[in-house]
Amino acid sequence: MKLNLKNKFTKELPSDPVKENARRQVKEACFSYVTPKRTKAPQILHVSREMANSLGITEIDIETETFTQIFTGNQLFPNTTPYAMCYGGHQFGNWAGQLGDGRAINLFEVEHDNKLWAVQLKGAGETPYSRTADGLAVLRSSIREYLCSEAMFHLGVPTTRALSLGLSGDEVMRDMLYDGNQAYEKGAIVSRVASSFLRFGNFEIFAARKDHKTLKTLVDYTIKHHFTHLGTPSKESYIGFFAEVSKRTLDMIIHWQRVGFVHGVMNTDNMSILGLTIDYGPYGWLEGFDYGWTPNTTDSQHKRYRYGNQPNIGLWDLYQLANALYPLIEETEPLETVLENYKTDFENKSLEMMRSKLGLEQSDHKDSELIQRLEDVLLLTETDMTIFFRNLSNFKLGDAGKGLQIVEDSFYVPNEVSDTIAQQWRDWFKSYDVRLKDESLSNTDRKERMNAVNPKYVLRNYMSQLAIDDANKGNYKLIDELFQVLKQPYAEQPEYEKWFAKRPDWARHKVGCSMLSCSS
Ligand SMILES: Nc1ncnc2c1ncn2[C@@H]1O[C@H](COP(=O)(O)OP(=O)(O)OP(=O)(O)O)[C@@H](O)[C@H]1O
Ligand SMILES: [Mg+2]
Repeated sequence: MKLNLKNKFTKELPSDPVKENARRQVKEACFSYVTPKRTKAPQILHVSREMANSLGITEIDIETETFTQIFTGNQLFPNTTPYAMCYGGHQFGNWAGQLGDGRAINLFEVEHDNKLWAVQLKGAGETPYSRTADGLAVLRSSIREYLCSEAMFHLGVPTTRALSLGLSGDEVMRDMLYDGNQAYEKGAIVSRVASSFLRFGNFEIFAARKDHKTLKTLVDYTIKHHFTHLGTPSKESYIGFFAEVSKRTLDMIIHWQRVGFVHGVMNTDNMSILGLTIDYGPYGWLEGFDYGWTPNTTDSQHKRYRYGNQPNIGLWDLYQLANALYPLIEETEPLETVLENYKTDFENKSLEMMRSKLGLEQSDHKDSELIQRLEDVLLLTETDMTIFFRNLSNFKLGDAGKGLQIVEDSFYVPNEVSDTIAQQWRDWFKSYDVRLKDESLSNTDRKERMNAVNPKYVLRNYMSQLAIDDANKGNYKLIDELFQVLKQPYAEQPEYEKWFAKRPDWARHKVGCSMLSCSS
């Protein structure tokens, strides 16, 4: 295997002088050198060939024993020095101090086709940041992370990527529901990839410690390599940096809202500085359209990270980042302006996104009202978000009377649609039909555009769970099937039609389908 190594992070940023792999507070350093743990019986279960290709890893490389050894942490690639990053974070609204890569270990950085990629293992063993935990990950959460990161990429949502899913061969003890029932599960390792894994928390930790020197070093580094167009370090470029992180964060969240993705733990240590979706933990996909839904049982009381609150939380997290960057800027006004813009941009982009889901290309001052009315009706009965929007593209101009019939497959309990609710739907379809008359697209063209933003296939919670149940029994075929179908989420793919279906009844209250804790 040949890789074009470019280890900029370790070369240009201050490292922790302590080499011993013991838990500690790491000061004035961006990372600590650490070696992944050797595992008992490493085995690669799946590889993302698209991702491998982007790194310059060939089909032949993938089949080698070296690939298995390297991407399960059992062998080091020559001339590389793995490391864990130091970061802090606000968890569920409170400052949590030092967190860091407690179970993620960066292997190296690679440049290929003029793009810089950092490659890391998740679940590869203890680091100085592991605190009270074991540094490991289990198969169920690794399957979820692996499948979802690649699915999000193919949906066009900014995300960290996954390269491989492997078994360690070791057993890992977990209390899946945090209810005192511990059990052994299969250990697994995902190798994942991003231009950078830096999070808001990497910046916050230095600000919290008043270590403005390292803070500046890290910000300058980030701008130099990842926001190059902002130019040399200055107050202006720092403000520009914050403005761009804010814009990227908002864009990412608007994509989440479009496809019905609920992240589940938007703590600042899980917010990427590049605006990528990072940390596929207790995430979930909306089945019934519901602003109040969160899959994360750890958050069931306050539902801080519920679907409808994601844009607000993005803003809250950006406030924390603004505080962290303040020492380099020493003026509140430009930072506040950026945060104010987030709010207005959210309104505009959200409206634009919803228009695209409805196939509206023109803008009309009454669109917000039309969308609001749609959301109101959608919330009246349990309505599958993905099926609703996908089927809506079959609506034909002048067919208001058929609207309800076109979307009826998306209702979970058809009986719930009472006469009054049916009337509300008919009224809405009438307004939609009237509004479509202002558009110039033909029915066919509108359908095509709508189908390009309303996915047919998403990684429904029960789908991952089926793949997990099989994998726990040693059958990995479904992982591949889901991986393949999710590569073309907007295409029809008749051979996979069975995955364009509402959540089955058995999955309604099943652990892993509608309920997920942070235990992973
Ligand atoms: N099994 C574990 N062993 C050691 N540290 C862990 C473990 N699980 C989580 N942590 C650490 O706890 C903190 C918060 O965890 P969180 O669940 O957000 O992240 P994660 O799932 O481990 O990984 P990432 O954000 O890298 O995808 C992080 O510092 C993380 O490294
Ligand atoms: Mg995390």
